[in-house]
Amino acid sequence: MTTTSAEKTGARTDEAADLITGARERIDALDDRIIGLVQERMAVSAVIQDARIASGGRRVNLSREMEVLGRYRDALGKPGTSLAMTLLELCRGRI
Ligand SMILES: C=C(O[C@@H]1C=C(C(=O)O)C=C[C@H]1O)C(=O)O
Repeated sequence: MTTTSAEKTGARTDEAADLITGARERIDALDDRIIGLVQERMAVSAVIQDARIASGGRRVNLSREMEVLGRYRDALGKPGTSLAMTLLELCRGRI
């Protein structure tokens, strides 16, 4: 059985369904870019961590993590802190 665009989008008119379909394509494209940026961030973070560990230091630097958390909180509010914590976990693993 086929799913209509109205069913897929939850819209009640064809006009709204078309708008939502187009906007969802933009969101998918944005998400692809965000995922790519997160992967790039993970790679750069790994370079820093590896260099610090090779020099005899620790993987994690808490004072720097506080700066990162603060930037996201200042820009995005409380959920920004959660987002930054998730990014840090992706980049340096769980602590
Ligand atoms: C990348 C670093 O190493 C670790 C990872 C961080 C990050 O991904 O932002 C921040 C601090 C460190 O715990 C760094 O010190 O800058």
